[in-house]
Amino acid sequence: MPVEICAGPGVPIETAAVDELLTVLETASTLRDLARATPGLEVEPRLDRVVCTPDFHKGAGIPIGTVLRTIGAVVPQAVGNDINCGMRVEVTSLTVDRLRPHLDALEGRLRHLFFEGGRRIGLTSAHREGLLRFGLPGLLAEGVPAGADGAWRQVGPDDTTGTEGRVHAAGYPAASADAFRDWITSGGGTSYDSIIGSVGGGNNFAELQYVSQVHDGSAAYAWGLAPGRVVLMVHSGSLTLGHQANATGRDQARAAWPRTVPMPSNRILPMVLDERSAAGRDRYLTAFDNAANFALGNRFFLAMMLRTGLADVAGEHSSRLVYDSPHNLMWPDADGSVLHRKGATPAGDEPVIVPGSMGAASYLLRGLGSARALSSACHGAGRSIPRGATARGSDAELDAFLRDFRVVTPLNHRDPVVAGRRNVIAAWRRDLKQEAPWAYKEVGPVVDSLRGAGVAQPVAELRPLLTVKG
Ligand SMILES: Nc1nc2c(ncn2[C@@H]2O[C@H](COP(=O)(O)O)[C@@H](O)[C@H]2O)c(=O)[nH]1
Ligand SMILES: [Mn+2]
Repeated sequence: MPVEICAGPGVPIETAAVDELLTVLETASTLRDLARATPGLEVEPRLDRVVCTPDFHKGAGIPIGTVLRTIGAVVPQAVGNDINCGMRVEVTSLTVDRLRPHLDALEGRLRHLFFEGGRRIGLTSAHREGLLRFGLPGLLAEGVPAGADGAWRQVGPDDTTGTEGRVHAAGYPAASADAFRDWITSGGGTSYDSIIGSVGGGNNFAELQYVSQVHDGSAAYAWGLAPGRVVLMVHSGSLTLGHQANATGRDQARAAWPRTVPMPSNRILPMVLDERSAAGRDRYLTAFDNAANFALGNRFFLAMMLRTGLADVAGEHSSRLVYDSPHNLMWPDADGSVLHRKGATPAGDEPVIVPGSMGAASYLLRGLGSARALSSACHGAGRSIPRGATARGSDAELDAFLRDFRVVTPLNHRDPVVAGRRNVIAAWRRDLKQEAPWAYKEVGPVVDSLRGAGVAQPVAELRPLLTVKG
C-alpha cells in the first residue's frame, strides 16, 4: 500500500511516529480478517493509501498528521476524539499600530470574557438543536436571541449570509441530535451556555495576530489581507461532545466485531460498511456529525469573543471570515472510499491554515489540490518534543518568552497575590512549557515542504500579538 511522508530538509521526523505508523498499517490485515468473516460484502474493505504531512508526530495510537484512505470501512480512531477540531481565521479592519497601545487592557478584558463568565452566550433549545443538526446555518436560522448580550452582539450580516467558499463546510446535516438531548434541553428556555465558547485545553488557542508579510499579493487581496492588519485565529474542536461520539463509535465497532476475528493488537477497530451493522454505525455517524457541527459553532463563538474584546478596548471595527477548516474529520464518498484526516487539513483549491506556536509565525497558504498528497496539508508545525518531556525546558527560556509575548490564561500571573503562591505558579509554568515555542517544529521548513511538494503556496505570514490558552 502506498505511504508517502511529505517533509523536506529541516523537518524532523521522530522514529517513534514512524513506528506508530507501522502499527497503524497492521489494520490492512485486520480488514482482510474482517472481510473473510463478513459474508456478502459488496466492496472488499481495505486500506487504500496513506499520506503523512510535515507536522507528522507521535499520537496516541495513530500519528498526528496522518491521512488515511480506506475502501469499504470507517476507522473512528483515524479521526480521534476531538472530532472536527479545526482552525478559523478572520481579518479585522484594525491595524497592529492602532491595537498595540490597548494590549494591556485587552489582556484583562479577554481573561474576563474567556475565563471569568464574561462570554454570556444565550442559547435556546432550538439554537442548540439547530446547531447540532445543521451546523452554522442551523444555529443562525434561529436568529440572534431577543435582548442578546455578550458574544452574540458581534454577529453581523456578513456572518449569516454569503460565507460560502469561506468555510470548508458550514454544516454536516444529521438526521437527529438525540445523542445530545441532555445538552439541548439543559437550559430550559434561553440560558447562558456553559460549554460553548470554551477554548479547551492543550494546544487549543484563540490568538490575535497581524499580517507581517505578504507572499502572494493577489490571493492576499482577495482574502482581505494587507500588511499590518490584525487577524483572529481560533483553534478548537468539539470538546466533550466529540469524546462522547467517539466512545459511541468504539462501542458500536466492538458490538459488530465478529467472534472469529481476534481483537487487533494495535487496538484500532475499523467498522466494515456492511448491512448487518448499519444501524449501530449510523448511530455513531449521526453523533459524529452532531459533534462536528458543535465544533463549528464553538469556533464561531470563540471568534465573536475575540471580537468583543477588541471592540471593548479599541472601539468599533469590522471582522470578516477568511476561512474555517477542519483537521480531524472523515469524508465518506459515494464510491465506498472514506478519507480520514487526523491532524491534517484539506488543501484543495482553498485557504490552508498552518499555525506555528504562540511564539512563532503562522501561515496562510493556498491549497493546490495535490493528488499525491490526497489534497491534504499539515495543520500546524507539529510537536517536536513530547508533552511529558517539555517540563525539562529551561526556566530562563520561559521567562524570556513571557517578556516578549502575551499569554492570557485563567490564572493572572502578573497579579502579585497569585505570583506569591509558589506551588500554583510552578504548576502554571509547567503547563505553559508544554506549549512553549521550543516544543514545536520550526514552521519555516514545514511551510517550505508544502511549497516544495506542490501541496500549497504561501499567501501571508502572521505574527502573534496575544494568545488565549485554556
Ligand atoms: N499560533 C499558534 N499555534 C499554535 C499554538 N499552540 C499550538 N500551535 C500550533 O497548532 C498546531 C495544532 O495542533 P493540534 O494537534 O493540537 O491540532 C500545532 O501543531 C502547533 O504548530 C498557539 O498557541 N499559537
Ligand atoms: Mn486541533
